[in-house]
Amino acid sequence: MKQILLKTEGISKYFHDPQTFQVLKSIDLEVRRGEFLSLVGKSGSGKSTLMYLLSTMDMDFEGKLQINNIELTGKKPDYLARFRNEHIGFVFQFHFLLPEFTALENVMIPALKLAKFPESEIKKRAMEKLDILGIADQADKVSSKLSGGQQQRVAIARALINNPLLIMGDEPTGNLDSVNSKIVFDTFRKLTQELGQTIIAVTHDDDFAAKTDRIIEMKDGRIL
Ligand SMILES: Nc1ncnc2c1ncn2[C@@H]1O[C@H](COP(=O)(O)OP(=O)(O)OP(=O)(O)O)[C@@H](O)[C@H]1O
Repeated sequence: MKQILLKTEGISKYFHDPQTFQVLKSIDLEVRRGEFLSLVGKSGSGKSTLMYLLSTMDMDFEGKLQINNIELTGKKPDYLARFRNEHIGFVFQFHFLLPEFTALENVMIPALKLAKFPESEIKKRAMEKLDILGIADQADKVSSKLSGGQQQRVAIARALINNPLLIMGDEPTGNLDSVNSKIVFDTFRKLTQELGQTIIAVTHDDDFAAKTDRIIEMKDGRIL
């Protein structure tokens, strides 16, 4: 049985605008290393809110969150920002690549920010990530000149650059046609199978969700 990477205990969250409203209701969740999990549910069920909490971007909740056996509740914002940069990779619906920079430069950016390695080493690692994603031949192309599917693969390579414990996807195929959606799904599948990467993806794409290891369905702030 694989090790637990992420664990929540009784997470509840309230919004107070305009009235007090409980958006998450006692969420208990365990995610194992290497799991590829989708988070589904109707609009307003609380998926994005939960994703923000799980990725430590919003720590204003009741309950507990552990990642990699580290208790994150109560940690200071600086600690959390560093933790997030080092250990969590994000893939969004829109790739948010810097259009005038090359694919390679875009992938290098999160590692340059963390500054744990010299630039030459970061460049080497970024090339390895592009290679895993099958787009090493596009490394020197300006990102605005890549196709939508290639851009999303560059965004995934960028999410991988610091060897994160966890990749969080927020509608990672939401802006892609079926061909490119399949490429992104297959890429995620390869990462979980071959690298043991853990991935949690919020999605409205039923075909995508059906192929993941586990579907977590939310309704009215609870996991069904
Ligand atoms: N900052 C906020 N203040 C008040 N209410 C909020 C806030 N953010 C979200 N909500 C409400 O919380 C509920 C859950 O929102 P959330 O964005 O998590 O849903 P979702 O399942 O991700 O929806 P979608 O699929 O449309 O993205 C919704 O009713 C939403 O209106």
